[in-house]
Amino acid sequence: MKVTVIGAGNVGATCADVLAYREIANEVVLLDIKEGIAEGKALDIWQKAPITLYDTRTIGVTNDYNRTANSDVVVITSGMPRKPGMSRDDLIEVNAKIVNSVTENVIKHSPNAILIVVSNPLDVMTYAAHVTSKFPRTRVIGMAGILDTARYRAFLADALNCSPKDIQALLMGGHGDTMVPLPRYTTVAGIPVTELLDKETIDAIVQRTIHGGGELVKLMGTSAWYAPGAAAAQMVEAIARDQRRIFPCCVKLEGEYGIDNCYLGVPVILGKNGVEKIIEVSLNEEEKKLLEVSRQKVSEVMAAYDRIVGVKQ
Ligand SMILES: NC(=O)c1ccc[n+]([C@@H]2O[C@H](COP(=O)([O-])OP(=O)(O)OC[C@H]3O[C@@H](n4cnc5c(N)ncnc54)[C@H](O)[C@@H]3O)[C@@H](O)[C@H]2O)c1
Ligand SMILES: O=C(O)C[C@H](O)C(=O)O
Repeated sequence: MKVTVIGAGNVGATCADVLAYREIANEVVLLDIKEGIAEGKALDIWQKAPITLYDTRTIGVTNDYNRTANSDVVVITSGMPRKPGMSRDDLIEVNAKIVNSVTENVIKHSPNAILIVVSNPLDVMTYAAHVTSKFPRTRVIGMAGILDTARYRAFLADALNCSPKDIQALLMGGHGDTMVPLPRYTTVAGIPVTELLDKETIDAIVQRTIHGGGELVKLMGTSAWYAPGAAAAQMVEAIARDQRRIFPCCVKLEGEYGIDNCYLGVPVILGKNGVEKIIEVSLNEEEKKLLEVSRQKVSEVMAAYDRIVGVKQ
């Protein structure tokens, strides 16, 4: 298993580190446009191998796509992170150019790879990578749902003073203020969360989850990386080990949930072929309305992308 991580910044380097120490890949190539940064971080991760004990080779390169050839999975983290006061959508212009040029280079050298997109605005950057690569939709997958669900689960574990390991949850929709956490599909060791927490507490946790990325941007002046990097690595692991795990991931919807031609987070089975199946759960009227609001928002940003890159409608 060969994995390339594009972008050796905070998220990319964290992802490469998790891929290495969990031995998810035999070889991880870290690529960045900035001279030396990927080489340095890859060397640093490799020098940790004798301490934390792993065999994964990590190789860093400056924009040399030859070294990425025949990757099985490519994680795209290149792009600007937001600063306090910005929304993820404010990154569209700068990151669309980066994601498109990176995708063109990646597919030339790894035409059979599965692409995992991390750059923001996530849903629309997944669209950008899909349109640019012309890969089947099962091989272009956006990472956001695992992260957003992890935040939701962590906040619930705090409120319940229990292990986050016992919390299972589902969250759908776009990666932004319109995401749709689903308390009706949230359980704690099999117990519906609605049996354990009152509505007011759950509502407050849902709101904190929705604004979870912004909370960290405000604290750090840039966006998060430990949980995002680990979340992307977890997707790679499901593919590399053909685990058929069920995660919320961003994919192009073609009629599922009554939605066509929009990139949204939905539960999928992830395995060796990428998206093995999109799972359609039943939603009540309120949940359907929230998902529709999310669809409208992502579609608006997709249209903005089309205008920026001149895609014919
Ligand atoms: N989907 C999510 O849930 C999620 C979570 C966290 C961050 N993000 C997004 O991921 C992206 C990266 O975040 P970060 O914190 O790692 O930022 P960062 O600034 O630490 O790293 C980005 C890296 O990309 C590199 N880069 C820029 N253009 C490039 C190109 N053309 N080719 C190769 N490398 C290039 C930069 O040199 C930099 O090292 C941002 O867009 C951020 O918003 C998404
Ligand atoms: O919030 C951001 O800008 C980064 C990322 O999308 C996150 O949710 O942490």
